[in-house]
Amino acid sequence: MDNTAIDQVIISRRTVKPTSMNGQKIDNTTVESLLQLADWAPTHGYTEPWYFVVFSDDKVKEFCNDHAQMYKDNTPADKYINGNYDKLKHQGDLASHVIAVCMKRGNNPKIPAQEELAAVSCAVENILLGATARGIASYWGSGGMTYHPAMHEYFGLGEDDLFLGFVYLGYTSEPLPAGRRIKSPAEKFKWM
Ligand SMILES: Cc1cc2nc3c(=O)[nH]c(=O)nc-3n(C[C@H](O)[C@H](O)[C@H](O)COP(=O)(O)O)c2cc1C
Repeated sequence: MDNTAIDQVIISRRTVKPTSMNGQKIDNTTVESLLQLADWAPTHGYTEPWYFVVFSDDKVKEFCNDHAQMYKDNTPADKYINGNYDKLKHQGDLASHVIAVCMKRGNNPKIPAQEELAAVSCAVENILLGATARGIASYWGSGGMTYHPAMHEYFGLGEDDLFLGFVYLGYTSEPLPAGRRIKSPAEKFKWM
């Protein structure tokens, strides 16, 4: 049992930027099955704090336009960069689906917010691994306006909720980037 099928999926998952995707569409039913995997993430107290907003087909373009416009509307003139606007506008051009990742805080105050964030991260990893197992490229990105209050508002999030970025899904025709880890295992794992 030293090298199971899931080990291979975990090890081979790689971040593939949307610019390296090829425009091929994923079936909505496949994306739905990834959401079902997300739903099996562990939580403390069955809070199930994930809230995923899925953009598919024309909605991907619409969202990217909105994201770029949000950047334009909320960036002071001296900080505004036209290239950033264009990048956001075209970020989804070669992706199939974009999933906005949100944490909706439950009404159980005994569960600390960091546990809710941890649970959503587990749910996202389930999506990324499920995608990898299906030959789908994925990217969890927190660029653009991710942490701006305007994005929070765009998704109708409450004061205690969090917006955690976007998962871009698609197919790629490029070889996967080589995986690398920088810190030595000894810095990250301590056996007592
Ligand atoms: C919460 C989170 C946010 C991320 N945001 C970005 C991002 O904004 N831009 C980016 O290039 N990569 C982003 N990444 C992807 C990481 O850079 C990527 O996982 C890392 O380079 C390791 O590569 P690998 O996933 O192929 O192992 C993010 C990853 C996580 C978990």
